[in-house]
Amino acid sequence: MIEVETLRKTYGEFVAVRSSSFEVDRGEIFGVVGPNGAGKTTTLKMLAGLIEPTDGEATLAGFDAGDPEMRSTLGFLPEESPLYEDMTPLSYLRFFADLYDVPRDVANERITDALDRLELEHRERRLGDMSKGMKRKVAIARSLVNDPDILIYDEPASGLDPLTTNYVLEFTRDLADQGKTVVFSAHNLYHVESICDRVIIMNRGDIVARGSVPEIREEHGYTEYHVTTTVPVEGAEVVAVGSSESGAGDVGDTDGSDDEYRVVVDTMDEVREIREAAEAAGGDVADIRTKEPSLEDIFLDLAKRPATYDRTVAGEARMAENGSSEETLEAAPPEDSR
Ligand SMILES: Nc1ncnc2c1ncn2[C@@H]1O[C@H](COP(=O)(O)OP(=O)(O)OP(=O)(O)O)[C@@H](O)[C@H]1O
Repeated sequence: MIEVETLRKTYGEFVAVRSSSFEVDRGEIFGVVGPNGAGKTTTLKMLAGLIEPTDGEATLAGFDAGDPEMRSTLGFLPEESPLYEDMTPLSYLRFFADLYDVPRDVANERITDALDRLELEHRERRLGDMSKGMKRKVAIARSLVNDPDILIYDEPASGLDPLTTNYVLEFTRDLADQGKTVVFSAHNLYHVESICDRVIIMNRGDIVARGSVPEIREEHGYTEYHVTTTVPVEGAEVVAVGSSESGAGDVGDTDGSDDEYRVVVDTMDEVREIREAAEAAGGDVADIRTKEPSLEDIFLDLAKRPATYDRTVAGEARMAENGSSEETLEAAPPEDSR
């Protein structure tokens, strides 16, 4: 449905998106994740045809991004969507339906349906008097007036309370279940993890990880084993204290016989060693739990890694000549150099 091939955007010397390639299937929710300045909005805007790529190409439903025909199949929700404050949701949405030449009766049905599903109340209230969550719902409804096949949502739940956020995310999931293709960016990784089929993680203009969350976890993550023992073993902390003391502390803080101890290790071999050590000390392993890293854990880990390229065009060229990034990394401008 969406094909992106070596898409690149530079602003003068600054490389905002280096060279992104990915595909999005029909009916998929595709997340674009990354820290501030990673290049998410730039990527989404290039897909929506709102900014011209410096190089590479993106096609949506067979149309080049930016092709006027493509716009009829697209719903774009910008990160910030100022609305006409004096209009009501109904007049505002009808206005946009007119821009898309949607017949009045079809538009009315579509608008009512979207607002019902979004549970928007006070449809005759001035937009300027509405809460942030209500306004966001109206902006989402606006992205649907032309019944697009593809939705590009930049931070759809940004700044919303948890209840409204949940609502917006579930609504987005419903849209994908109805066959719409959704590309969305988000900061809150729990949300990405809960609704996206696949994601790309961007950092400093580069895609640093891609796939479904389990795939990313397998490639970039690690599994931790939390092993609880009935006797102290090397590296353990007290986690449950028997009659003699209360509260957690280092081994040796307590002499209670009902105490439990926890060690966190990365491999099954280490788990085996702990079992042997516990048994040798006259105790046993009481419990073993595996802990998968969340997307947030992996994201933080990836985001901490230094860039593998200089974020300036000149720096990239120097790297290509030298085959090294070491000396040029320092030259990258700060993230907020907008
Ligand atoms: N018009 C512009 N001129 C110069 N630099 C720009 C311009 N637009 C974006 N940038 C820079 O490109 C980089 C990527 O910006 P972008 O808005 O895509 O990041 P983002 O991942 O969406 O960040 P955020 O999460 O903060 O919205 C940033 O360093 C930004 O300062």
